[in-house]
Amino acid sequence: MKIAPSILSADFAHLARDVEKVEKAGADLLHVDVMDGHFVSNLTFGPLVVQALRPVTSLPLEVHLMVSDPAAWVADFAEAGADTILVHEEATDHLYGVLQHVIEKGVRAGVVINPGTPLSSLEEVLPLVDQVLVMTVNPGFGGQKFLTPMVDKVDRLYQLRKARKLHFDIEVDGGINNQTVKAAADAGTDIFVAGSYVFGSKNVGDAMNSLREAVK
Ligand SMILES: O=C(CO)[C@H](O)[C@H](O)COP(=O)(O)O
Ligand SMILES: [Co+2]
Repeated sequence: MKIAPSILSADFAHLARDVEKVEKAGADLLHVDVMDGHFVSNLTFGPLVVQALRPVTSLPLEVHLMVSDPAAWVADFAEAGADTILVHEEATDHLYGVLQHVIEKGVRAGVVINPGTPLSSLEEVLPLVDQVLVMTVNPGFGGQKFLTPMVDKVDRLYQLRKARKLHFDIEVDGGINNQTVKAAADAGTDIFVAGSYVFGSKNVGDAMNSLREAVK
């Protein structure tokens, strides 16, 4: 399993310090929640934050774009140093094209679906992507409760990947803690985003270890 701490729950006044902490404690990648106050009702980071983080960590940076016009931001985040750009299916009428744009920039391409969006809406783009992110909360805020019905969606996505002989990583985001992680793992998740559970703990290493322990 891979763990991707979400810096949404880090201490923004000491962002580099918190990133260093999770890197030393064995995080596999960093999850950057980009919100524009329009696609979701919260406002967070722009490309300058990704650019500032790039030299302070060797962890891969994945950018979760919760913005209304994802196409407008792909180039800036790619140039800022994003390793993966995750685009919401609900944010664009031109999903295939935006993902092509990400790939052309030499960045791993991922697609994201909200809890209410069916897997069928991804049918045509699955062969294109390196990663599929299943939201296990409604996007916008950290610290929300894991939506248990999404476990079945992950399971169906896992079966679909096998049936179509595809190779994308399956990721979950929202409400992941030592109580919820196992169900998602058993359904076939490869990458677990965890924000409040990791950064809200006294010891980020213990928190990540408890996630790894819980799936054993
Ligand atoms: O995309 C997100 C919210 O839209 C965050 O990545 C997610 O909520 C992580 O936070 P937590 O682990 O606290 O639920
Ligand atoms: Co996220």
